[in-house]
Amino acid sequence: MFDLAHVSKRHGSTVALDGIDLHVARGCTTALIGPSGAGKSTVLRMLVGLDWPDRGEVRFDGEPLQRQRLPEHRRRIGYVIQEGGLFPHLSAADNAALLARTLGWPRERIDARLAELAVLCRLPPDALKRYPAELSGGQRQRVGLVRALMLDPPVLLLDEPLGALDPVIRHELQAQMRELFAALRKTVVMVTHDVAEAAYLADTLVLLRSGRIVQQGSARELHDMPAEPFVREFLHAQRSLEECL
Ligand SMILES: Nc1ncnc2c1ncn2[C@@H]1O[C@H](COP(=O)(O)OP(=O)(O)OP(=O)(O)O)[C@@H](O)[C@H]1O
Repeated sequence: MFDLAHVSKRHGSTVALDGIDLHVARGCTTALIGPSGAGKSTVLRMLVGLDWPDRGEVRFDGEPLQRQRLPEHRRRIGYVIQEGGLFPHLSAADNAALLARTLGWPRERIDARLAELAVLCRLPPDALKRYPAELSGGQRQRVGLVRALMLDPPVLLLDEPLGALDPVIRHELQAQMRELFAALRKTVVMVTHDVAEAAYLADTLVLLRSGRIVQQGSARELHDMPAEPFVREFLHAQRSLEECL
């Protein structure tokens, strides 16, 4: 669904992406993993058209992204950032309905879609009436998902969607997201710092380091056939409770 061909991006003297080639398959979940500053969020921002390559090309459905067609492109993408990225002065429902209202959806259609998505994302109906500050982190994240799914886009891009949550809620939301991705068959690209979360949710893992792709494959492939010592090092960098006892 997406192709990045020889994509490079610099911010001043910092190389964010260094000539990467990446194919994102339709209907699959891809997780971008790697150390801080590796370029993961930059890849997501390129897919949504918030960042633009200095060199190379981003293609969606075989067509190069064009600046003048970005509004149309963005309507095909649900983009969720940490804590949902909600406007604090709008209720959860108003946050979620913003784009649909701009597109002139009638009120009944918006209300029906919100009710349907609240069930799908397991959000209590009264939570939609509250402001973001009156919701828990997990609920804000669910509202972010509702907002991203509002127009039923074929693509979901998630930047550290569960990063700020406590382990119990995170565990619960991981399971619900996996269910949701399987049911909706969206093309999902997510950034996570958690290798186990990536392995649990994604069909394909893409390990980045210093703006380059070190290895792309299933969790099993990265685990059993690491392309270089760094892959093993990264996969095993998270301490398990057992080794601390
Ligand atoms: N707007 C910007 N201005 C300057 N440098 C930037 C900007 N955006 C990103 N960078 C730099 O580009 C590199 C890649 O950043 P990016 O946010 O893609 O990394 P990341 O892998 O998502 O990191 P993290 O896991 O810490 O979020 C980093 O060195 C970062 O400091």
